[in-house]
Amino acid sequence: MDKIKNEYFIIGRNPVLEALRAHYPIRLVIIQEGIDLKENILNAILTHTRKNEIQVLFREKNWFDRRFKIMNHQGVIAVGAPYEYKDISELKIKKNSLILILDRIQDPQNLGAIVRAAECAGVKDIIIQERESCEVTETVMSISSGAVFHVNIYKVSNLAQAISELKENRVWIVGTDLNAKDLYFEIDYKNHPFAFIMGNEGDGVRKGLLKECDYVVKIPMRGRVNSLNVSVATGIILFKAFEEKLKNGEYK
Ligand SMILES: C[S@@+](CC[C@H](N)C(=O)[O-])C[C@H]1O[C@@H](n2cnc3c(N)ncnc32)[C@H](O)[C@@H]1O
Repeated sequence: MDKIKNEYFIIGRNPVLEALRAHYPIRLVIIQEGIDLKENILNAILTHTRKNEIQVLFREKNWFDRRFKIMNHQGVIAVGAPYEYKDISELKIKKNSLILILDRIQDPQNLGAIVRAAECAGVKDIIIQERESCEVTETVMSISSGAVFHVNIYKVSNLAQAISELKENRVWIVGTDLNAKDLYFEIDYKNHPFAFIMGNEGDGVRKGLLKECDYVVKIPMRGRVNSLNVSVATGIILFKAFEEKLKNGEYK
């Protein structure tokens, strides 16, 4: 069994289940022979494949280990269509929207962890720049635990332009920078849509983008290391905004 040109392997139990739950186009699911099919996630995967008439094949453990040695395949993979980015014109803004803008994230492990944290905080829309950014790869799908299938990812040629359009639509823009004066918990996140800009692992958010922000914030730190991993910083800031909106009754 091989994938056809441009198809993707979705690797691991949760990523496969989330892809199925999100109705992501999947052609085939492959399960390791001998594993317990009554286990909750597997049972749910099989329910989806039956309902949607998706073919299921069984293969030996060796087959999985040979092909997916470096990934934690957990005895389940799916063969799906290439990841579909959305067009920025489809982005719908609500009063409680939390939007994420990623300024040239390079590492697939980071992108996967960012998407997972963002989706858990209720983010529906993530904007990335076409050039110099990590794409949604099989690693990103797996590390995100399938969260990539529940968010819209927009690839744009110019982040400054996307930010300007969000501002025209009354979205408040929050940049992040290690040298910011404002602290992330000093901002009032209630009653407005917000977009957060997280920066490249090496040189952070570009100065030109920071100039366009309504706020620039930092997470205060006490340790000796100079910065947090970008996925951790994303989780801290997004969950603060989410918490305020939740307490404010913005999610019905
Ligand atoms: C590893 S850091 C970049 C460090 C880079 N040397 C710099 O000077 O910005 C990557 C991204 O994580 C986020 N980040 C990490 N630590 C942060 C902090 N303490 N406050 C705010 N954002 C932080 C920011 O979005 C930053 O651009």
